[in-house]
Amino acid sequence: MSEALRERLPRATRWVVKVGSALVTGDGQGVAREAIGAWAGEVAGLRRGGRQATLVSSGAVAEGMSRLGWAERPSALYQLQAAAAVGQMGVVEAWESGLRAKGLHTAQVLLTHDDLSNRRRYLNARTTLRELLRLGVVPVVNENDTVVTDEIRFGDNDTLAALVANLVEADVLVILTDQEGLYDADPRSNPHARLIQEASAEDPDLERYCGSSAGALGRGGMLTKVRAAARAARSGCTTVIASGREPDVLARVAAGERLGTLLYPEREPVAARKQWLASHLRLRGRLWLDEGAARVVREAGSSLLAVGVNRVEGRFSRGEMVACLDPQGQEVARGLANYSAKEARQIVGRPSREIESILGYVDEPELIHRDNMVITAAGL
Ligand SMILES: Nc1ncnc2c1ncn2[C@@H]1O[C@H](COP(=O)(O)OP(=O)(O)O)[C@@H](O)[C@H]1O
Ligand SMILES: N[C@@H](CCC(=O)OP(=O)(O)O)C(=O)O
Repeated sequence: MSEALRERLPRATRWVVKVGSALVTGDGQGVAREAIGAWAGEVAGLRRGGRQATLVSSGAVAEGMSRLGWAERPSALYQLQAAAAVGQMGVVEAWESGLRAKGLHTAQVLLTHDDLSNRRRYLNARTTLRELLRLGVVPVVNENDTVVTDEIRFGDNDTLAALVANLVEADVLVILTDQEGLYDADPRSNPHARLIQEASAEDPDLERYCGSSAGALGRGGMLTKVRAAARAARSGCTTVIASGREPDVLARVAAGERLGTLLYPEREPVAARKQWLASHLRLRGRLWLDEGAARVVREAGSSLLAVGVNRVEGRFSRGEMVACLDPQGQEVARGLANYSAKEARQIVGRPSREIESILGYVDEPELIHRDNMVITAAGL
């Protein structure tokens, strides 16, 4: 089982790589430019192998503290936010120069929890990230620490990385940290702790292995990594927790080498994601398809174009779930609409190239993209 799992990694195309604070800042000494340059080189290697890579980088608070000369992590939110605002500059600049040296463009993406729980913003964030990846840019994501308030904080970048993995539909999430992987006890306090090589991301025992503490600089510790793996697994993503100090760590993980801890999803990616879609969202409207559109959606799982829709019912916003009905009124599929009901009413029956002249803008050429659609008539 485990060999087969590792052997799948060379074929995985979409990667999210999360690098923790201690690594990014050389244990709080200041941005670890050399190490960041080396990970940038590895990301370039993934790209050369035809893969897409998104980075989630921590370190803003730690770097801000080091720049401001603070020895201890402050507890007041506004001080953490100030430190993050200072430190983010250094973190993102180091990634930018490291990636530029390898011929790659980068983009700073700062997200809040609100961006991913609000459906319209979720779709916008998703579309932008996917466009960056399509353009060959490496997004460098962090939490937008300066604007978040207590209630809406992701809290830690492991959770953020899992949400990003859900967002871009990653095949693999690599969490680089200062340990070789997940041990059956905290290796800082237990010298006999043994490395777990593979486990199901949904194995309930994993949380028991995690010590309560995080490092002095990070926030999450191992518990948030294990929970992130479970969250990523819900959209079919495999997580590897490994040491960022291991030479060529990404290349070796991508080659299928037995390195770190691999936490695998129980379900196949597509089924998992679609199940997530189907179970999470309430139906807000109905689209009546013509015969041809109903057939290609049902039989080929194609995206739904406005041209194949005759009528729009209900009130929905961009990103909300709508049902697609064939001319007999039978449900064919359901999915996330790229346009609101009001916009959809204006563009139905019209080819995608006319959307811009009708609405004055174009969000996506499809009314519902196939990735955001579950076929209900044929069953899953
Ligand atoms: N079972 C475990 N296996 C490995 N590390 C553990 C475990 N339980 C707790 N830890 C601790 O988690 C720390 C990593 O978490 P953290 O400091 O938040 O890292 P990062 O900054 O990379 O997110 C390790 O240094 C280790 O002390
Ligand atoms: N947004 C914060 C993230 C802190 C955090 O989660 O750190 P870590 O546990 O090291 O990944 C920062 O950049 O400092």
